[in-house]
Amino acid sequence: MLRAEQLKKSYKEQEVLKGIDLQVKAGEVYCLLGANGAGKSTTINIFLNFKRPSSGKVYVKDIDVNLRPQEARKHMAYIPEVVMLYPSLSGLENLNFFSQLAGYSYSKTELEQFLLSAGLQQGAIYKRMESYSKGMRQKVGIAIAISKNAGALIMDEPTSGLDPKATNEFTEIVRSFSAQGRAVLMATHDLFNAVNIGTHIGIMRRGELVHSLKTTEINARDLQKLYLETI
Ligand SMILES: Nc1ncnc2c1ncn2[C@@H]1O[C@H](COP(=O)(O)OP(=O)(O)OP(=O)(O)O)[C@@H](O)[C@H]1O
Repeated sequence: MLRAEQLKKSYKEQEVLKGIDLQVKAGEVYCLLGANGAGKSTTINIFLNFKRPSSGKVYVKDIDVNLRPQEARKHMAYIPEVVMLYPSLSGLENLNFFSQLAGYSYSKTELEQFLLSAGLQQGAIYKRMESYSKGMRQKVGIAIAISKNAGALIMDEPTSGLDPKATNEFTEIVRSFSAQGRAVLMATHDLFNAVNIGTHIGIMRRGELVHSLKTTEINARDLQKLYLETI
């Protein structure tokens, strides 16, 4: 579903990505770890076509993101660290707006159902988003991803600032998202959550993907050890 091939990115003389190869297949959750500045966000931003690579390719469903960005965008949903939707609109109105932008026209019942399946409480659906917590805003972001029928969900530090209960709810939603055969790529500093939620883990150091492993091969304690030895 998502593939990077020999991805490189340089700013002037600084090479911040040094040939990243990674794949996220349908149903997989790939967690990208690494110290500040390792290149996680740059990798994600190239997948989203927010940044251009200096060389190498990224593909979504075999679509070259740089060559066919409009088509690639249809298959991807992005949830940034801070979900910035329209604060004066309700969760349902935001979802309606963004799903229409993606070319869909849903009934009120269908929109409600997307929000409920993303874990938003019924009572919040018609409230203005300015009153939402970060966890609630993320749920609207996930509902938008579901409504777009996106095969791939890309997230940058989704659990930062979430309390343990919200993190747990988020984990369950991402699990059900991947169980529907969708791919998830996320950058995170949360090692415990990465082992918990991920099917695969990549550890980056200074623009290189130094380790790429399955979460079935490692527990949280060993991952922490490996991480600290790596960075
Ligand atoms: N526009 C830019 N101009 C110059 N250097 C940049 C630019 N954007 C990113 N960088 C550099 O690229 C490197 C990788 O940054 P990136 O944001 O991808 O790291 P990260 O792993 O996501 O870090 P963090 O965990 O802090 O979010 C850093 O050294 C950063 O300073």
